[in-house]
Amino acid sequence: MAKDIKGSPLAASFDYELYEGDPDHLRTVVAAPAPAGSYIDPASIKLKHRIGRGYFGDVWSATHHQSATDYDEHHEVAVKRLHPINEDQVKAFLSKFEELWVKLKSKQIQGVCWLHGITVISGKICIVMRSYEGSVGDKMARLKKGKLQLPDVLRYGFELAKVIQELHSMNVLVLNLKPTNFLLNEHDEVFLGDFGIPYILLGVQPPDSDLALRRGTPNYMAPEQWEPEVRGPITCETDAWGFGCSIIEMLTGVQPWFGKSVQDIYRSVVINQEKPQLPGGLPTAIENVLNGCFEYDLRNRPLMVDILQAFESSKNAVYSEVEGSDIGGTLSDKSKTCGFTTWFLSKDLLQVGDTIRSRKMFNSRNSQDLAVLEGSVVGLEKDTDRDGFVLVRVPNLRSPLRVNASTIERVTYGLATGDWVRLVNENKNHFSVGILHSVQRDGSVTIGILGLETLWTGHSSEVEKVDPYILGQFVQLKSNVETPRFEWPKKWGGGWATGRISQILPNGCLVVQFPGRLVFGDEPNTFLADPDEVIEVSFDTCPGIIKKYQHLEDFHWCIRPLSIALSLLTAAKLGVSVGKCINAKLKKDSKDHRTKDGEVGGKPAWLRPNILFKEGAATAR
Ligand SMILES: Nc1ncnc2c1ncn2[C@@H]1O[C@H](COP(=O)(O)OP(=O)(O)OP(=O)(O)O)[C@@H](O)[C@H]1O
Repeated sequence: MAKDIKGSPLAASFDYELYEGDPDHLRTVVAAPAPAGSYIDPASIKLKHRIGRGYFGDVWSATHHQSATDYDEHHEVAVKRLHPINEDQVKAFLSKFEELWVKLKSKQIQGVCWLHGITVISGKICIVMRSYEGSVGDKMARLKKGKLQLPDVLRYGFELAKVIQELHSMNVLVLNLKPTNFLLNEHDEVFLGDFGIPYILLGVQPPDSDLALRRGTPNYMAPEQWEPEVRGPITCETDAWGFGCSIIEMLTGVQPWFGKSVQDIYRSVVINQEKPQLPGGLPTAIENVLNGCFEYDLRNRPLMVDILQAFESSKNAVYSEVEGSDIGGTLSDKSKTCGFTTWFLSKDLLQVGDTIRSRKMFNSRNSQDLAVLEGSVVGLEKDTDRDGFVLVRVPNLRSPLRVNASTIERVTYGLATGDWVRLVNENKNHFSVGILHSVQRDGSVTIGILGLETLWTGHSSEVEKVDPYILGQFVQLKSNVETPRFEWPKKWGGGWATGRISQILPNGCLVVQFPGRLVFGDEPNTFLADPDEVIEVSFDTCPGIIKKYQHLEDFHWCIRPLSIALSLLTAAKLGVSVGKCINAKLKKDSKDHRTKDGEVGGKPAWLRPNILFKEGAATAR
């Protein structure tokens, strides 16, 4: 997969280019769409010069000419001209943009870059927006060390988190959070630019294969954003990663993964599961929430509302900078309960009347200390804190139990978050087994499914529970799978190898290691697997002693040479002891049967070798 990722040079954002085309004869390649609120006549836009260039296109300074019988005006605007997309997809893009535009205008969200509309110039989609003073990225570039003061970062962070949360509540994801997309007006107020473009582009096939990866800007991309249909889904928590990266950059003046190629960033973030480093000395709430933003499993990351809370509570915090200090990862790891972060647990707060069961460890079948199969919440000590205690009534127990809320989970229509489910009506476009991300009390569910870039949404009646896969489980390809979806290694003697699940991605995609294979050098030994294509292998399911032994070989590649060595040793030892026994027996017999003059059994013990040989040969014949 990594080999498909190609670098793409990112030009400096301060490029200056004059528009050379004839603005009066702009070509519109698609038939103008049905008049829609957001569509602007391309003839009314005059591009002047380019002011920036990014992953999704370039930004131009332009004028927008508007006239009617009683007015004739020219406005200064900024135009984001996107890279070309396939002609047949332009219409789809325009209508998706129109949807977004209507949503934004109806909600009148403050804090997003003001959009005038959209048009198509020379075959390229152009988003026409208000012209701002510049971006946070520009401001940082002007500063000596390239970094902002904590109060500014906290103020920008708070304002941005507020607007991103509003967009999330409308099911709009940003997916391209970074300082150059945070625009500033003349009063140093921050506005979110470029929102929604990567989200609208999801599923749109670009003509250039290099553009296939433009689901964000590599330095700011969450692990699932690189291959959403394989390692996804992309959710609101994907923006938490980009937000965290932007805050770090504003604080340190250094872009995350600075100086690394796209390929190297992919390896660091996706394969090696590394996290950007936080600077030391931050207010605790900010440090905690930023650590949470870099959880590999998106379900363990905070929501924008958590981020907002942390920034609000730290508004007046004092920053004691500790250069080069590294606290990355430690806090969030400590704050985990059985593999779940507090951010995960706070996404679903219990209510009186909820049906519950003991929470299993993350990706495991084991419950924590107490196994309550079913109970109902009859009282809450604190309803806002996942660390609080709740009173649970359990069948056959007279008094309610007092349990920690983090050790139990809500069950609605027989389903709980994290359950493995199958869609009852199979869909040809994607696979049908996945992991439940949420089940609401009204029965609506969201599911992460391999092959889907975003969450599947539906009703609990459309899904059924299936056996879960767990970490450490051995799996094999099903016998009817001839060409697996992902590469699957073979054993030495042919036949598919058996592997062990080392990680389960939020869409149910399995990361499988093959400890039974001996690999050399850089040869990969970890592969992805579609949960629908594999079955569990265990000693219980292996029929017969030979199959059981073969399964033993899956545990480590050295089992086979070791068992061969052992059997040779045993055989050799057996041979020696059998030899010794025979010798001893022969000696004993010879003693018993020895007669006078050295005769054995009536034969002379000193027969010449050639005579013995002849006898042996005669016997053999
Ligand atoms: N509406 C605007 N008004 C004024 N300047 C803008 C506006 N939008 C963008 N810019 C300028 O253009 C620069 C580059 O913006 P652009 O969005 O093209 O770059 P990027 O964010 O690096 O890339 P991309 O968003 O394509 O990934 C910004 O840093 C800012 O200086």
